[in-house]
Amino acid sequence: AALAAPDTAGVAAALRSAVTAGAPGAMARIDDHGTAYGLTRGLADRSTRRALTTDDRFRIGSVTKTFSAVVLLQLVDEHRLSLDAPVNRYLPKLLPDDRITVRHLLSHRSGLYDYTNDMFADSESGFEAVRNKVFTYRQLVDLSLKKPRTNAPGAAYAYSNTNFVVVGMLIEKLTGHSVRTAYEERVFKPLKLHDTFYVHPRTTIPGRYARGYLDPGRAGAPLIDATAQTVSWAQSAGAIISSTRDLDTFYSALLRGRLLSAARLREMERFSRVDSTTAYGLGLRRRSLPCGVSVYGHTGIVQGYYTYAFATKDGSRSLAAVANTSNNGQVQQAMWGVLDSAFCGKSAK
Ligand SMILES: C[C@@H](NC(=O)[C@@H](C)NC(=O)CCCC[C@H](NC(=O)C[NH3+])C(=O)[O-])C(=O)O
Repeated sequence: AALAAPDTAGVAAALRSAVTAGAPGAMARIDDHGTAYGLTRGLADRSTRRALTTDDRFRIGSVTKTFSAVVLLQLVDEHRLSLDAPVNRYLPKLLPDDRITVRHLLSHRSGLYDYTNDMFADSESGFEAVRNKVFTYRQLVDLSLKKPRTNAPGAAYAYSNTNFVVVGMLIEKLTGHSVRTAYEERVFKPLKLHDTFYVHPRTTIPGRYARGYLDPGRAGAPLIDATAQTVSWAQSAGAIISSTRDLDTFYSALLRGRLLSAARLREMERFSRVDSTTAYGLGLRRRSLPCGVSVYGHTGIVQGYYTYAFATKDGSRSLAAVANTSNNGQVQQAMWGVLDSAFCGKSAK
């Protein structure tokens, strides 16, 4: 059945409520069969009071995980590795259990502990402690291996950034290049994503961008400008920079089969249930909306930025939205309303 037309008034209302809830700015870009709608609210920069625009670049956090999954699945298409092989076949002795497979990493079923749980237990001091740090992949994996695994390999879904750090190690080992080169050659250039960058470990965002503000989580405490950071704590799990336009292009192209073989895209879309509205495939989330429409993409949280990037299964309608704050559950909740209006239309209410 054809989708209801995007409810742009509903999107604008959701952005307004995100700003009311504490985001300096919020924006959304919908691409519906090639027709683009851009909606913005509030500020890109609190000190200059510059207004947010849909041209502003931002840090996309875990939306990076879909980019990393695409690159690794292209390598599967090229027979460079297989999904059900042990990770240790390609990275000898890295993991303490030969039963952990490549597929377990991409579907968050490896059981590898998420080191960010400890790293950001205290949001503000945790961030300040790492914002200028540069980690090796190995150091991040070692942080994880200090803690017990959450489940036996394949036994359960447990979201963990560690999985996509190991994905980055696999990409570098199998291609002989950095993940930056792999992203650029395999995704950014082919899709002409001119606003999309992987600049780790540099802390600056190229060109025009929105500043991001971390909410310290203490009533009355001022927002922290979190824009400048290495994001070395995340790397292939969360360090890509992009724009709403490029994320719309990326998820539409992916779901239209432009980046992977049909067989591999089908693997990516083998979803296991996470909760009543969410399921996870391989680096790809499925979100079931109240109106019965399911959308496919990923969310991202990095200090200063909440990102939402989803599309219909056929890629004909895509949405990318961002609020330039984080650690604020009210803003996070308000932004989900953008998806409802973008994909369910006025019936969303
Ligand atoms: C969940 C999300 N995951 C990601 O995007 C990854 C890259 N981010 C995280 O794991 C959260 C890091 C802490 C953020 C910090 N929170 C705290 O410090 C909480 N104490 C903040 O909100 O800025 C996703 O997959 O959608």
